Formats: sequence, structure tokens, C-alpha cells
Amino acid sequence: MPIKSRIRTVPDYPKKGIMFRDITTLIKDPVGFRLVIDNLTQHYLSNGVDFDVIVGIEARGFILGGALAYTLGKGFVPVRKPGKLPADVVQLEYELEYGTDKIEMHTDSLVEGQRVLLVDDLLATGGTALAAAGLVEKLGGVVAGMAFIVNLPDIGGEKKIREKGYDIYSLTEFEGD
Ligand SMILES: O=P(O)(O)OC[C@H]1O[C@H](OP(=O)(O)OP(=O)(O)O)[C@H](O)[C@@H]1O
Ligand SMILES: Nc1ncnc2[nH]cnc12
Repeated sequence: MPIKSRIRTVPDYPKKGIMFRDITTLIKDPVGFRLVIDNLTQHYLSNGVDFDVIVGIEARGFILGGALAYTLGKGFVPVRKPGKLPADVVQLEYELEYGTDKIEMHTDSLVEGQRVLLVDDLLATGGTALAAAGLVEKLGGVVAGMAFIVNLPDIGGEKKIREKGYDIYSLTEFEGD
């Protein structure tokens, strides 16, 4: 498990009862970071999911999304926390595993019909990914797929996202541990 074994678990962060899956220990290791980007690159070169642009979710989705956009020869569009993007934005509020949050995209960041691969480090409730998909669709984009390093299936995000018909790919799971 060269990817999973490099991910650190921090109990009770940011709140009591949360087992925080910390990918910083994976990506600080050059072998780990390369494994992640090579695996995602190979998957999207060969799986038939066709897309034009990568949309990465702040903050850890930027690290993966940026590298993957480079290896796949795509552009990169950020989804950011409120107040960070300088031009006109669209915003959505959503529920997290441990609270609520808001995200924004520039209104001119996509063109009508553009196909998007959403990228983030981790899928828990699916609230963030579904909010990002909502923003992409508000802007006329089409969500072709969603990519994560970590899936936490016990929390239910994967099921919710699959029920809505989106394609998901993740590199590892933490289940009942
Ligand atoms: O599936 P969900 O329940 O929505 O949870 C997943 C989100 O939670 C984490 O981000 P966090 O809110 O910790 O923000 P950060 O990346 O800016 O640290 C993670 O990076 C995802 O974006
Ligand atoms: N358990 C968890 N670990 C890391 N990031 C998260 N985002 C939501 N839940 C998380």
C-alpha cells in the first residue's frame, strides 16, 4: 500500500471524533507524490473520461490539480474560499463533515459546454465536491469526472455522488479504521 501507508492519521483534528487523513506526509515524499500523479495521469489517459480543463478545490486540490493539469496538458481553474478571487464570482454554501463552508469560482472561468475534471485530496461527505460540481454547472460546464486521493466511504459521500451519476476515481480508502 505505497500510497495509503504514507498518509498520516491525526485523531481529533480539527474536532474531537474526527480522524483526519493527512496527505502532507504522502506528498512531501517525492516517491509518494510521483506515485499519486503518475497513477492519476495513467488513469485519465486510458479510462475514456474526456475533459478539457481541471478544476481544483482549495487548498489541497490545488497541489494535485496543478500537477495533473501539467501532466495531462490541460488548463487549471481554482475553486476558492470566499474573498480570494479578484473578479466577479459565483458562490455556494455547503455542509462539511465538521461544519459549513462556502466556495467560489470566477464567473468567466469556464465556457458553456466545457468538460471538467474536478480534483481534490479527499472525499468525505461529498459536500465540497457536490458544491464544486454545482458551481461548474452554474457556469455552463459539464462535470466529466471527480478524482481524489482518499475516499472515506463510511461517511457516505461516494454513494451520494455515484447516485447523482458522476464518475469517481480515488487512489485509496479508509474504511472502519
Ligand atoms: O467531502 P467533504 O465532507 O466535503 O470533505 C472533503 C473536503 O474537506 C477537506 O477540505 P477542508 O475543508 O479541510 O479545507 P482545506 O483543503 O482548505 O484545508 C478536503 O480537502 C476536501 O476539500
Ligand atoms: N477525515 C478527514 N480527513 C481529512 N480531511 C477531511 N475533510 C473532511 N473530512 C476529513
